[in-house]
Amino acid sequence: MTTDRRVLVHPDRAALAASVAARFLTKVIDLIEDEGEAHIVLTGGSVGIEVLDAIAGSPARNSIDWSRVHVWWGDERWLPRDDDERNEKQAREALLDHVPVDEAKVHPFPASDAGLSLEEAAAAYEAELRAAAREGEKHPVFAITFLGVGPDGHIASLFPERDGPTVTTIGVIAVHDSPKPPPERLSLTLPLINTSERIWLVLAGGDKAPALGLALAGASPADVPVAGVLGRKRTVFFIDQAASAEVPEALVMPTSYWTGAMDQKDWMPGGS
Ligand SMILES: O=C(O)[C@H](O)[C@@H](O)[C@H](O)[C@H](O)COP(=O)(O)O
Repeated sequence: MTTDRRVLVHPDRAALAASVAARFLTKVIDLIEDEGEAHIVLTGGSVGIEVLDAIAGSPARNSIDWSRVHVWWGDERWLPRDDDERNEKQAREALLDHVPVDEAKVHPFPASDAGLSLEEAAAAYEAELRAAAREGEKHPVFAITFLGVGPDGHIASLFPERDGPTVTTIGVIAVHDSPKPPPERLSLTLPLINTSERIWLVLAGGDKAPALGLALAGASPADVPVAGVLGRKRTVFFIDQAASAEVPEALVMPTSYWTGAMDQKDWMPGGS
């Protein structure tokens, strides 16, 4: 088992999304076979949704027993339930409406028209996590957590120069000052995100290269929140060529991986 971070470079966004989708389907089939279920955390953002589109478009999507998949979100925009900009709505349109998930195992954040304050909504989600946890635990074991990354290095709704990235005492926070609209959001905190067994970051575009380079070079999570991300078993950055401009060579996995010439176990000691 290794907790170091790996970078997989793909020619473009489409190849990135297809590669992550294929890996996701394979991994979730194994997880359900081995553990009977899988708790997955989805992300908002264009690349995260493109990955869900690619999963939905895969002929292998029906190889998963979706009734055993629990779906959570890493963050949510504080908008009415049916707003097109909600991460939940975009995830449902891209994937969840096209596969037989058990709705009781789909856990969206509360919406702004649910009658709760932002703080009450954060507390409610923390309670929902606790209710889904094993005896004595505070939250489920997240098998795979997806994260998009912003040009400023934000992940979920944890932004530089805001309090979010340094919150360590709770798992879910209310955000009132997001520089990315809308300003009000809900987010998991880094300590909770980092309880994930696997964290798969999906980012594309040259505008992400500086933040990614800083994060991999050891920047502070307060300055570059993605620098604070570390899964318990795996942390993999799935990126396109444009986002790789400032990635240390030693962290880039051989391109032969994404041409399929390498078996997964060859590039990730102990598999993924
Ligand atoms: O609610 C959100 O906006 C996301 O959760 C956010 O963290 C997103 O993942 C990044 O901003 C990357 O977005 P792109 O993939 O569109 O660059």
